[in-house]
Amino acid sequence: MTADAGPRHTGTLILSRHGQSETNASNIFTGILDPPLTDRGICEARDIGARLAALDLPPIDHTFTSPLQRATSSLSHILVAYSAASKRSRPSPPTTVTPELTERNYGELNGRDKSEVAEQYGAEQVQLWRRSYRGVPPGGESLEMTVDRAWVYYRREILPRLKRGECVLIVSHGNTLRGLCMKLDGLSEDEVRQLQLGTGALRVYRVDEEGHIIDSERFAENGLEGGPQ
Ligand SMILES: O=C(O)[C@@H](CO)OP(=O)(O)O
Repeated sequence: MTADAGPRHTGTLILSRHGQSETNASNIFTGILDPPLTDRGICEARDIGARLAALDLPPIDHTFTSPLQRATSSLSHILVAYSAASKRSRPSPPTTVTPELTERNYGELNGRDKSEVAEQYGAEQVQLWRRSYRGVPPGGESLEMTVDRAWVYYRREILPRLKRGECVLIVSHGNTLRGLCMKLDGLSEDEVRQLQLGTGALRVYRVDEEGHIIDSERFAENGLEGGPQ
């Protein structure tokens, strides 16, 4: 046996975007609005739960989500499907609901039709607000502002758990998760422009005892909202 076995896997971080919401389905900027899941969104969340049960992962110790119902409701469906598909029965893990993991505030765009906004401001400007790191939609948050709060929270509340060896599930939102993935994967501002996480997207990171990422797996990344729209 070699002396250097490489970094030791300690914690497991699972990131999932919520299932499709009613405004996702209607091509409306959702941001801080609080629509329910569609039937399709419920199916996407159940699929995540079943997939998690099929993966060779440690039991989930703790879950984190945002206060918006598309996230909390997705988490409930994920856990029910996960428990139903798991070979061993496990108690449901505790959940922390925190505003730091809520979706980016789209400001004046919240609730507006994406195509109408593109007609008003031009497709290029709107794409910059939606996908660039620093673009600030009128009255809203840039990706940079969104990830600032989410990353501080991650480092303070979630990373210590991973270093202790816990398996943590975060159910959050498209842009909040893009920001977290940018930090976790060390993406540049140009690279994060290309990153789009569809509804029901799932990533699993293995973390070493110092909190560094060892590797990751990606599933259903280009779900319903995977393409440009
Ligand atoms: O409407 C939103 O809040 C987000 C996610 O659906 O939209 P976008 O795809 O522009 O990030």
